[in-house]
Amino acid sequence: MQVTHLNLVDFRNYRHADVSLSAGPNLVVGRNGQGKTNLVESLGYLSTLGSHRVSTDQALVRQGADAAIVRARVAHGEREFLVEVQINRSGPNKAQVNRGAVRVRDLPRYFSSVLFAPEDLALVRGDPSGRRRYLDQLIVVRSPRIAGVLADYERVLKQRNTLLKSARATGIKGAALSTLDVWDERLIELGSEIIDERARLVAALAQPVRDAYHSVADGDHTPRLIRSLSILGADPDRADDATGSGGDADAAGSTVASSDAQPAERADIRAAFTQALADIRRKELDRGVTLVGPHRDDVVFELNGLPAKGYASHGESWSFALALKLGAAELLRRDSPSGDPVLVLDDVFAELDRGRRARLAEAVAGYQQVIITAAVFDDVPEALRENTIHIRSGEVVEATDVE
Ligand SMILES: Nc1ncnc2c1ncn2[C@@H]1O[C@H](COP(=O)(O)OP(=O)(O)OP(=O)(O)O)[C@@H](O)[C@H]1O
Repeated sequence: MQVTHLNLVDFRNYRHADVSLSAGPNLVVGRNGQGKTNLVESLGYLSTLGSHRVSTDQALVRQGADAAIVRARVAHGEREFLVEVQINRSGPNKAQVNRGAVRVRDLPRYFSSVLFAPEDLALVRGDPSGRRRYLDQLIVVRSPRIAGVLADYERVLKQRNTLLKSARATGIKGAALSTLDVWDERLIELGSEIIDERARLVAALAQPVRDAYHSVADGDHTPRLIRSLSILGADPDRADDATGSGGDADAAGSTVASSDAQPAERADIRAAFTQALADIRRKELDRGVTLVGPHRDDVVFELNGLPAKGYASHGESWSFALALKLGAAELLRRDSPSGDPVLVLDDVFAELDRGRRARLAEAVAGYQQVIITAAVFDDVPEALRENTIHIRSGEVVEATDVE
């Protein structure tokens, strides 16, 4: 797929911008702080309904404005869609496709992109919550129905935690005990589906991530993705989770269930989950929080037998994070009927040496559309500079206007 035209109104530092984009590579260039990342962030928002930089929408609306609009003309082969979101400072956001109202959450069906940015280093070096988000977002893009399962799990988790908390205060017996059993059943049902979906995704990602790593990095290091499941006894004491929805542990030091020992069938996952909840009930009642389930899981990224987190060099971590995104793009491209996702590389080239720049340019050459941002034109290999868009102070300007 391809974005042929992007129109921004009051988005970040853009009062109004109209940008024509080509098939193949597009380079967005401008000095620091001019609005290059803002521009690609708007495309990321259309496909994920979120920003890769901030967790709430407020910062996306231009200071002093009440609403931002991101409008993109998207071509899937012969078909064209005008996809639009209005991000409101107060009140719910609104969405349109071909000028007709649609539910905001349906927008990603019309536009898919994979964005890699420096912030993605946190996938390798940061907390498990970022890695869970990476997996879950990809699962939802591939099977939109799972968004409902994830939302239901969060809801059940919250309610179960509320019950555990009140039981801690007053003791649990009678009706409260049977209510807990009901929540357990729902937690196991929904949680097993999430664990199963993540397992399938991790298996599907293994080869594309390996290939992507080898295409951008030197040497013969082999990256691996290993799931760490709390229901298999990854020590729940390794992190405290006051809210119940986080549970960020240090994966490098945690118990990692080897992939061979993990339950393969949904029924086996359910059985393991049921057993884990039974084993840990006393502890959960003491702590007033749910200690096992997919909200406490992790996926450990390993390089040559060592966890990347805590062991990999800066360059290796970068290559791993990039490989995770390129691998995700490759997976989407394989099974999407509407063509390749738009690949966005934000500020990547400045970090790479000449050899890696050339290898990355080669690795992305086959994508229907790639959008690259860079502060320095010469950092980007020539093959990716065909269509260059110059940005200055939140405006698209002619090359001659750039001092
Ligand atoms: N909501 C907003 N309203 C107005 N201006 C904003 C808003 N959000 C961000 N900005 C401005 O946008 C600018 C940053 O833009 P952006 O992050 O796209 O820079 P960039 O061109 O990618 O720079 P770099 O090369 O340093 O990464 C900053 O000057 C910031 O103050």
